[in-house]
Amino acid sequence: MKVTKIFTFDSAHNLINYNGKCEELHGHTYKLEVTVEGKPDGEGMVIDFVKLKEIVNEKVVKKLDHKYLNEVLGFNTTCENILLWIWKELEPVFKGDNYHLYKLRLWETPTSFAEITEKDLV
Ligand SMILES: Nc1nc2c(c(=O)[nH]1)N=C([C@H](O)[C@H](O)COP(=O)(O)OP(=O)(O)OP(=O)(O)O)CN2
Ligand SMILES: [Zn+2]
Repeated sequence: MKVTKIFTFDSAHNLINYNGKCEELHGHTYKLEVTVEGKPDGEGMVIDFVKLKEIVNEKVVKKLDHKYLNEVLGFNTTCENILLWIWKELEPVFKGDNYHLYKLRLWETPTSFAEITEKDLV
């Protein structure tokens, strides 16, 4: 079974070596969907949504919200690269006895998103 929680954070960035409007400093309200897969435990939960929220806020949202992403991350801040960074932050901490990180989806605008699952990284 899969459970998903949704987060938002507001960040500034600009693309490097890019010929277009996104080379200029601008901001997005990013939307992050975090999906964890596993078997419901004795209490009927794959993972407690409260615990999921605490982990993602600590490992991702606090580090990126109201920040200049180029400075925090130190690489070209495409949606794809940000998503890879988030996966590396979260994958090690979502390793429970009965669950693991399954999928992330990062919306950069209401019409553009990148998505990654464990299968993309093998
Ligand atoms: N593959 C990628 N392409 C682009 C990225 C990216 O991260 N990966 N990023 C950008 C820019 O950062 C830009 O902010 C997003 O561009 P765009 O989708 O054109 O944004 P709009 O707000 O204009 O979206 P509309 O919904 O189409 O109005 C560019 N490309
Ligand atoms: Zn952008």
